[in-house]
Amino acid sequence: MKACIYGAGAIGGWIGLALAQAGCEVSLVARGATLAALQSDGLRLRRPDGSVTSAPVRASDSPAALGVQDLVVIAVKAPGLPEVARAMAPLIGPQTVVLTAMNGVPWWFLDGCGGAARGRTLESVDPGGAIARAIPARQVLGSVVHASCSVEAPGFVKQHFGNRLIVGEPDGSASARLQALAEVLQRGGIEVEVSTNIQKDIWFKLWGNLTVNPISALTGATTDRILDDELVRGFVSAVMLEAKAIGAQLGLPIDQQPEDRHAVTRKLGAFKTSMLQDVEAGKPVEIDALVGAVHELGQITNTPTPHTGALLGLARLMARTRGLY
Ligand SMILES: NC(=O)C1=CN([C@@H]2O[C@H](COP(=O)(O)OP(=O)(O)OC[C@H]3O[C@@H](n4cnc5c(N)ncnc54)[C@H](OP(=O)(O)O)[C@@H]3O)[C@@H](O)[C@H]2O)C=CC1
Ligand SMILES: CC(C)(CO)C(=O)C(=O)O
Repeated sequence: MKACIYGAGAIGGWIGLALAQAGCEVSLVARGATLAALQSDGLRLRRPDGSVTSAPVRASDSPAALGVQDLVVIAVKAPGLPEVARAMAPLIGPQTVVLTAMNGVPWWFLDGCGGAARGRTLESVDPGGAIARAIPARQVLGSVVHASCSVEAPGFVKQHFGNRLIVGEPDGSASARLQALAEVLQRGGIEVEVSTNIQKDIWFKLWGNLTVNPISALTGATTDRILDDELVRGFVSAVMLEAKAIGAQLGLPIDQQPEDRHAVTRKLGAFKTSMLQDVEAGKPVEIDALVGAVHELGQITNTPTPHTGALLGLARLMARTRGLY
């Protein structure tokens, strides 16, 4: 299988290494120091136990040089997606599967939805529908990443904890291509779960980071301190209840209560969210995919979202004043 990773960072490196371990011919679209490191040293991954695995890979800053692929994994931070969508055409043939491995609501989220969401697109994540036009909807598979990784050095990823990926067809079917992808990822050492409702899994993960990520970015606080403050925890719960109500309207029910999820977040300890890390590094933040999309889905489903709106407004303003949005 010819597999290309677009976005050779933490998650792209983790998935790319697994695909290489499974015997795929792996290439990566990368740039700058990452491109140079991949070309000279290959792709490297430090496992949670400290051991290092590496694989020779092909790397280029030109999708045209890599050509049509069987699988393309998109693993960039959400603000980078419009540029990637514009550039990735040379990688996509009629049979290419495109797997999104990103947090938040993807542009194809409403494909196949009924009710008020039928046929709607999400302006917050795909303004003007440019991404949907660039990447054929019938070729997309979704995923939810349950792994924590970071970039130790260009082309060298550190896997901290978690090794799980949920994958699914947007229409919930158990297609042959989905089974084939699950099998190859599993062979590469990732624990794979095949979902019959990937939108529900995406929504459930988002239920946890929709709040703590922007609040940490606004306040500089780690997740433990966010939950220790009764007023802030109450606000977090209020946003989560709005998202739970939206999910119910979209056929994506959440069985838990906010306090159940807080207990899970607590287990992370003094965790610095990815959005806080991005703010500290001066990188664009994933506000639209994590918060803007939820706010827009509230409007589409006629669900009141006063708390989500306040969070979106504040996070956006903070990011704008820092030039990160
Ligand atoms: N890291 C984690 O533990 C987890 C991350 N996620 C999600 O996974 C997604 C990816 O995150 P993560 O891997 O951490 O992000 P990283 O920032 O580590 O990696 C993104 C990579 O994409 C590259 N990139 C962006 N735009 C382009 C472009 N136009 N051409 C070439 N390369 C490009 C970046 O290059 P450059 O450095 O040059 O900008 C970078 O190497 C996000 O949605 C994140 O929220 C989900 C769960 C856990
Ligand atoms: C905080 C965490 C780990 C889960 O809610 C997360 O998703 C992130 O840092 O992006």
